Amino acid sequence: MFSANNVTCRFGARTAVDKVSFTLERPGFIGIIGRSGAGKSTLLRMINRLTDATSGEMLWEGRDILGLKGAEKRAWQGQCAMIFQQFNLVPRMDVASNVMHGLLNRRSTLATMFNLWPEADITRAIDILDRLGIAEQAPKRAEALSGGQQQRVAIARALMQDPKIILADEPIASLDPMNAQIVMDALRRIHDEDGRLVICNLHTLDTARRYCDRVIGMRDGRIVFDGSPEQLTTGVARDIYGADASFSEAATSTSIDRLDDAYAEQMLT
Ligand SMILES: Nc1ncnc2c1ncn2[C@@H]1O[C@H](COP(=O)(O)OP(=O)(O)OP(=O)(O)O)[C@@H](O)[C@H]1O
Repeated sequence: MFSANNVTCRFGARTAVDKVSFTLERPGFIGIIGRSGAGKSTLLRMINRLTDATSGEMLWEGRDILGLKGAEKRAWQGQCAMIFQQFNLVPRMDVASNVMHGLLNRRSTLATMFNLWPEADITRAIDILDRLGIAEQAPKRAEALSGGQQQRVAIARALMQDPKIILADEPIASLDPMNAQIVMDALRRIHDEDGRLVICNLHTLDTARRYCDRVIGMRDGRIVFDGSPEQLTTGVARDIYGADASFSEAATSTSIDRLDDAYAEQMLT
């Protein structure tokens, strides 16, 4: 259903993504891991055409999405919703309107300017918020919500588009462990219940192992691992992160216990 073939992205002399190839036969829950600068964000941004690839092809159901232009490109972007680390909500706008902004591409500018939402859209937005356990927050300003709640609003906005693919770029990097778990549970449920493909950039190994069906490891723009969570051993992780023998898994963990362990380890050495 999806394949990337020798996809490269260069920014001047820097190669952010270097001849990346992988194939997805069915809509899975895919994690992309790697240290900062490995090319994870650039890869996601090329999939939904926020960043142009320098060369290569990406096929979705046989069609090269890298060549799409104008209305076809916008239609594709409607099919793959993006979720960001910093939520990207309109802070002073109410939660329900933020969710309905997921439909922006499909509405007239005038209707958007006057905040005129059809009843059916409002009902749908509330239903989606309800599914994510935050329907009672609908009238509040987005800025009044906790980080975890704001990220769920961002997921609701993505779902409003009814996308085939959800691209999540470090969706839990700004959250505490408890909220991180709530957000990852929500993403996993969306995949399980709706059958949407989820591709999620993660910086913690334990999260990748716990939630993903398949993990892709990137280093210096290249794919250096592509396998199941079980195959993601400490040795493999060390290669992906380019670390030496002192590499501590705990340092890439979201769990409070593991972070405490890492801290204790540091204090002892
Ligand atoms: N718009 C840009 N212009 C120039 N260089 C860029 C641009 N975007 C990314 N890069 C560079 O490309 C490389 C890959 O960046 P990218 O953000 O994709 O990595 P990442 O794995 O997502 O890291 P992080 O987790 O820190 O975001 C980095 O060296 C980065 O500096």
